[in-house]
Amino acid sequence: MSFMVVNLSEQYTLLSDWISEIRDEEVQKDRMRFRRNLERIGEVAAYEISKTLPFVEKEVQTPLGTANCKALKEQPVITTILRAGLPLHQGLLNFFDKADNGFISAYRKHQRDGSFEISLDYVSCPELEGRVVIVSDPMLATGASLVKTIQYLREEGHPSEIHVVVAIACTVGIEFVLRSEPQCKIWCGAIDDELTAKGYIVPGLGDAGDLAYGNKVQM
Ligand SMILES: O=P(O)(O)OC[C@H]1O[C@H](OP(=O)(O)OP(=O)(O)O)[C@H](O)[C@@H]1O
Ligand SMILES: O=c1cc[nH]c(=O)[nH]1
Ligand SMILES: [Mg+2]
Repeated sequence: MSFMVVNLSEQYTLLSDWISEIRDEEVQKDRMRFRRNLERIGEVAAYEISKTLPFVEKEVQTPLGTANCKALKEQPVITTILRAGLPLHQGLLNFFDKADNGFISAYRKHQRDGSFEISLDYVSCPELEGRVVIVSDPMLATGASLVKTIQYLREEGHPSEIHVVVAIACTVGIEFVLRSEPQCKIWCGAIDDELTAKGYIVPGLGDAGDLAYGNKVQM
């Protein structure tokens, strides 16, 4: 896999434990734990991404003297894809707590024959020109939702860097995103090899949006 892809569960860390919980159909019955685990994955991803961002030196006055400190040079814009992206987004925001935020509704609009297309209906974003943008979505399956979203953000906003944070990615989806958007960097909680004909990741975890928020009716 290219250096533009980071698999955060390659090492033995707590994150791997949270990934195993979000996959586990028994643990999934606890929706609050499912959302909180996605949030924790977002927190770890934020910390890892922060290592790649520019920092400035600054002097901070303490009650006892002056400390030489490092501070994030610029705040990123964190954006997420509704609705399943919300817990991951909250995790990123817990750590990038001064970030600006964007919300995008890119979802699978299903047809009667089982096929689907990506519908991008609603975008609420701050100015993105020259800024670091982090896009989160727990599932990178075919990659169609992310590609549509990134294309929109890049063409409308001209960000300087784009980072993608996902909990579980599928190999073909990663390849599709990097073919369409070769400049972005993808941070994954885990990577699976298989995709069903209906575009579900195997073993994956099922439908992240439903597991976090309950079933929805198809419109
Ligand atoms: O890589 P892709 O093939 O585009 O699939 C991934 C998308 O599918 C899911 O959203 P879904 O349409 O289930 O919407 P939801 O968040 O409302 O559940 C998921 O959260 C991604 O946005
Ligand atoms: O496996 C998948 C694929 C898309 N969306 C999900 O929630 N899960
Ligand atoms: Mg869903």
